[in-house]
Amino acid sequence: MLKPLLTLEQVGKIYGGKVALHDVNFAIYPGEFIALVGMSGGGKSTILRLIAQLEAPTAGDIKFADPNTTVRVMFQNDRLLPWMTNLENVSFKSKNKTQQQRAKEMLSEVGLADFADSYPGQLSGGQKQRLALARALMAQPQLLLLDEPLGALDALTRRKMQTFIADICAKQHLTTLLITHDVDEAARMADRVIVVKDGTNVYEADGAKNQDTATIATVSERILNVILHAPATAAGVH
Ligand SMILES: Nc1ncnc2c1ncn2[C@@H]1O[C@H](COP(=O)(O)OP(=O)(O)OP(=O)(O)O)[C@@H](O)[C@H]1O
Repeated sequence: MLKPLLTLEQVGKIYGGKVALHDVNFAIYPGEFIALVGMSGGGKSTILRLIAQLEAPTAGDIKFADPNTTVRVMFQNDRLLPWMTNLENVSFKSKNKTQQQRAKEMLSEVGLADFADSYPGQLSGGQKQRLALARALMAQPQLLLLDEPLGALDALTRRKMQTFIADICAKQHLTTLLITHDVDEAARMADRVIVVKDGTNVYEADGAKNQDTATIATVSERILNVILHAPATAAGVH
């Protein structure tokens, strides 16, 4: 059996006496696309911040098989630098020839080769998110964390970007964790969907990546039912 890239064991997080997470247990395997889904305030973003090591857990362990695993986060707010060209946003103005070449390749990969010398302010919302993706991919991460990356997009662009991101991650065999409150998005993009409710993981199911619309709808409906009706104490129930 494949070794997990990352394992969360009995992970908890308390903020000033308030329990944000408790008893979070799951593993992420190399090459998987996982979606964490659930209602607002359930703890999804906190899990992401702990995995990204932006914060430390107050209980339990987050174990990487390789402590040198490169992790990158792409946020909803694209965090692009408006005074740098699109290419510079990806290369971080590196003078290194290999890095410059790679930045160009990443821009091509996300379909923005013709926009290298223009600025983020001249891009549409979907294009900005593609640029942010190129920047995240530049570091050749082994784990890509996506924190509601498509939340600010209109419905049509969002749908296109779902396929776009899922395809790039699959092509690069990139292990990916997506945070979303959009159940359809989770089902559509992920190999595996984990429901987070009241601070813990209560359920997981196969996603419906690359499947037909009817299957995506069936999977979404089942997950939605769990989000609405699962008892929050059912940690790890499958
Ligand atoms: N820095 C913080 N200080 C205090 N409480 C926090 C902090 N960050 C998160 N929380 C609390 O932890 C709980 C989980 O929040 P979190 O942002 O992880 O949920 P979420 O599922 O990502 O929600 P959303 O979808 O709205 O982003 C919430 O009750 C929130 O108020």
